[in-house]
Amino acid sequence: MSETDMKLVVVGAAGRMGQTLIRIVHEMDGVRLHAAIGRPGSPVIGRDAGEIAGLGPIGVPVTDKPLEAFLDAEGVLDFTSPATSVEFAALAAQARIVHVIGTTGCSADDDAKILAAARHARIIRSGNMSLGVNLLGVLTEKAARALPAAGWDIEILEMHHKHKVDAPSGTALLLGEAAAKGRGISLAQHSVRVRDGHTGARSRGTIGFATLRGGSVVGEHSVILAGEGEMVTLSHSATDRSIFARGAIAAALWGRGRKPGFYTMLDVLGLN
Ligand SMILES: NC(=O)C1=CN([C@@H]2O[C@H](COP(=O)(O)OP(=O)(O)OC[C@H]3O[C@@H](n4cnc5c(N)ncnc54)[C@H](OP(=O)(O)O)[C@@H]3O)[C@@H](O)[C@H]2O)C=CC1
Ligand SMILES: O=C(O)C1=N[C@H](C(=O)O)C[C@H](O)C1
Repeated sequence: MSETDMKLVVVGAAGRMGQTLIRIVHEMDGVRLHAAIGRPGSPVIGRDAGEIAGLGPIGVPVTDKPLEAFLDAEGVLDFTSPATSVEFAALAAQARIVHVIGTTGCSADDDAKILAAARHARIIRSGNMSLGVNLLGVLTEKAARALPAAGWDIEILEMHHKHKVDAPSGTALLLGEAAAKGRGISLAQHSVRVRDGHTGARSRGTIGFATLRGGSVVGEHSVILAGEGEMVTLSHSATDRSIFARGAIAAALWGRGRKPGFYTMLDVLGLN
């Protein structure tokens, strides 16, 4: 451990991503686990964060006092729920620290509140923190620009584990936004998120989404560009949650010393 290590708080410590983050922060140079936060009333409060994450004791008890932890920290890694991330964004703004948000499924109202918190906090947010997916987003934008809507239909397919609560995934929406940007259209006005029954033929220029859920799948995403007699498929497979954790930590380190504002992984990775 060094004096210059960035002091990070992992919120949602008991979750799938929370446990992964605790393990990766513990093993990475340049960062230190300052605190771990659990949901008030959760049985993990008071337990050692390392034990919860399968590391053995590391001397950091899980607490339910986020503001106390944030005021003495430099960054927060947050993969929780929309309401919790909105609440923590306001606390990160109060503490003037870096807030890395991986939580998906936020409403437009949640988005507005997170953006407001970025007046004082340094917020870095993405539906997917991995390098591979962010590169896929760039490739999707290029492909959508190159292949005209008149002959090429865009469909986005995703599959995740059976516990996932939001759909389409944050990544699918990120890829949809990239495709819409390449086409110069608004995703909100052109997306087809559900098909059922007699839907009629596909409308030209729409971007379709299909969602699969099951088992322990970490994250599978494909962007399919379907033309007459040919098809281009761009895809990404996540096999280990550590890719999201490493990306989130890289984002926190990137945000250290930056001005308050709202950033994405494209800024962090220099892909913007
Ligand atoms: N952007 C990215 O790269 C990625 C994003 N995600 C997203 O991250 C989010 C979490 O995913 P995952 O880890 O699988 O989900 P989990 O349900 O496993 O974890 C969420 C955790 O947050 C905790 N939590 C909820 N409210 C609070 C609170 N007020 N204070 C402290 N902790 C709280 C929950 O506690 P409890 O269990 O007690 O309710 C739970 O432990 C999802 O939105 C998912 O889509 C996931 C992977 C990558
Ligand atoms: O809930 C998950 O697990 C994941 N969520 C993110 C999403 O909604 O895209 C990122 C990743 O695919 C895993």
